[in-house]
Amino acid sequence: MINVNVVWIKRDARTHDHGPLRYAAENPEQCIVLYVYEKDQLLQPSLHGSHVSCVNEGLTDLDSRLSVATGSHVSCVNEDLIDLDSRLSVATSLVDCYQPLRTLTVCYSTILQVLTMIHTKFSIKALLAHEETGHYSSYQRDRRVRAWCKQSGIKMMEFEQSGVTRRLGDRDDFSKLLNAFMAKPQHPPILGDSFKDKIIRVGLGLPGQCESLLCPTSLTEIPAENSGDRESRQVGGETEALRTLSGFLESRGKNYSRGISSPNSSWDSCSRLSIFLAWGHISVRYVVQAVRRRQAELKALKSRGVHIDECWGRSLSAFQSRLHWRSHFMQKLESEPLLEKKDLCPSYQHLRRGTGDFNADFYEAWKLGRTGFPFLDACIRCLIKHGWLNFRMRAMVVSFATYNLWLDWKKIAPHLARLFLDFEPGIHYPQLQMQSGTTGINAMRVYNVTKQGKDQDPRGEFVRKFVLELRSVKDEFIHEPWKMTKKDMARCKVQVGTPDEARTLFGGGVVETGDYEYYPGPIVNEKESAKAAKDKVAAVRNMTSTKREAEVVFEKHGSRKGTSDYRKTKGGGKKVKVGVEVRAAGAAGGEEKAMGQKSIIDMFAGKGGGKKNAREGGGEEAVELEVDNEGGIKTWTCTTCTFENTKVHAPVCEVCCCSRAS
Ligand SMILES: Cc1cc2nc3c(=O)[nH]c(=O)nc-3n(C[C@H](O)[C@H](O)[C@H](O)COP(=O)(O)OP(=O)(O)OC[C@H]3O[C@@H](n4cnc5c(N)ncnc54)[C@H](O)[C@@H]3O)c2cc1C
Repeated sequence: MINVNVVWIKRDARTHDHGPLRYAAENPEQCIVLYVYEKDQLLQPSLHGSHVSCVNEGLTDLDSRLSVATGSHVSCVNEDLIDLDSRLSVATSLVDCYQPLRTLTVCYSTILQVLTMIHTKFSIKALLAHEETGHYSSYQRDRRVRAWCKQSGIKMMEFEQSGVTRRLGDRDDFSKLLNAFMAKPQHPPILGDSFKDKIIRVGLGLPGQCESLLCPTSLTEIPAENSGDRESRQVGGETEALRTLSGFLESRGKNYSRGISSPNSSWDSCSRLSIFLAWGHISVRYVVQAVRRRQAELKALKSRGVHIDECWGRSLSAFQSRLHWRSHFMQKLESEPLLEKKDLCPSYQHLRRGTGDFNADFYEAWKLGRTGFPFLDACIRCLIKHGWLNFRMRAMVVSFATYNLWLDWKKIAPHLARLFLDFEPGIHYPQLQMQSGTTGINAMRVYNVTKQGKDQDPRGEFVRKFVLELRSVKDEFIHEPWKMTKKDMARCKVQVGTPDEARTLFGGGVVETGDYEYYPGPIVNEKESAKAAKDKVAAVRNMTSTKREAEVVFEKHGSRKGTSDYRKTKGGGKKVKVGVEVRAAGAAGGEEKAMGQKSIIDMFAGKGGGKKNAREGGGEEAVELEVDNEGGIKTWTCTTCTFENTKVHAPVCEVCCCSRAS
């Protein structure tokens, strides 16, 4: 039987700085470059057709790079493409993703079924992949793959790519390790000629094997309403990634620092690299090292007397710190794989989850950008159309949902994930929790959307671009159209709704406005709703037990940099006992017994505790998980705190200890 290495492509379709491909290229065995549309992973509610299309673009680019002659793609690195808007068109017009594949082996199945079949036809010597910090389900899948490899005598090699450290006990050494990773030489790029003869494409016969990539609408796991594409979005793929980076470092990046806050200027001033980083079309180390080279180049030019705009220095260091944040946030999910499902600080677990807390009408209005707050609605509609928004506005969108509308972050998470073309679980969930105030270690951030609108979009350009109903409203009312008199409304032919009409609309009704445009009135009183929410969050925050829990969270997840957000309450790793107070905070019905004296460190790190990471070797490893016939994990959702429990026979919820029957 022929020995082969299998390179398993996940979020890493690229030829630069690719450890698994490089390893395969340097070893004598032939190689299968495999991508699987994984039926179990496609079930994630966070998935959107635009994600699949973007992945397809990355795979198409990789397929072509691996099959063409050496160096033919390199020229694009030097192209200066500043006009980002011109490239924001739906990919299919630019990239034909549905041509027969030349180098990649692609299947629509589960990874284990595919690997098992490959192993019957060939002898797999090594399975090569990148480490992934993804959803809990991908973490479980990776464990199953590792177990299968071990059982089958196959070497599994996982390469670092995002600067997170596995088995990191606390944050003390995080930055040191991250800096060392970023400074390491990259894996040399894979050039078609040197590698393509080594690649074998398995003949038909693998489970669900496809001749070409699959259109998202043909993946039946994705509900039809989520399988479409965005009207106009960035195109994925390594070629685009390298161009975008080049354009940013050559020109756009100069304005980064002063341009990131407004949704108008951030469009060009931000790097716009997030989609490529998220889907692995470029590596974060590649970007970090390119920035360092550019900094050195600018410094050298300056020392030779060339005038260099001083914005460059500030902008490139601000950009570098964002790249550092990327790994910082991803490390949180790496160290705490359940962060997608439960609040980092357990005291907040019951907040926004009481009876009557979830208002479905508010959720619908927020989801569609029909809240009656123009700037907020414009942000949501921008996401619906383009799949991208700058950081400040994303934070505001979450703050409005979780404070003003008092919606649970877990309820809004899947919709936002689908809207973000750059959906990255390791940034998404920690950010959602941070913006909704449930981490215990971050300052409470409540954005006033009307003020943000006036500050960041003073002339209402952004609002008019996305809330077309308001395009003829005067500047003075653009962020507060409800302040218009009847006369003002008549002048611009816009009718702004009343609360009664808003209720009609919630019921699916229509408001007759004749030849007037209709725009809803504000669905909540902005100031009052924010105040009520802040009071509720502050009440939990001020409890002694919450503060103690926050120390534990800080120990494991807090940045060691001296920012004001992170309270330096490091408690020397002491175990903190929690009991009655936490139960009272949770108002979970007074069953104090099961929570008992369990230590929070035990709860977070699992039975192993100490320096072990929950992903690897900690308590999570010790838990026996039950799986259903499809290989999915059986779970039950707690009706009190909504935590998805994986211990199927446990009589009480793992987090709030409420009885399963209640
Ligand atoms: C609730 C919420 C959810 C978010 N979800 C995601 C997500 O799923 N995927 C994602 O890539 N970003 C996410 N972000 C972070 C940020 O908004 C985006 O990274 C940024 O807007 C992407 O645009 P850019 O590449 O032009 O960013 P730039 O400002 O040019 O930054 C460069 C890179 O640094 C990283 N970065 C920037 N800001 C942050 C941050 N605050 N935290 C962590 N990393 C950062 C990203 O990888 C980004 O691509 C989220 C922010 C919030 C508030």
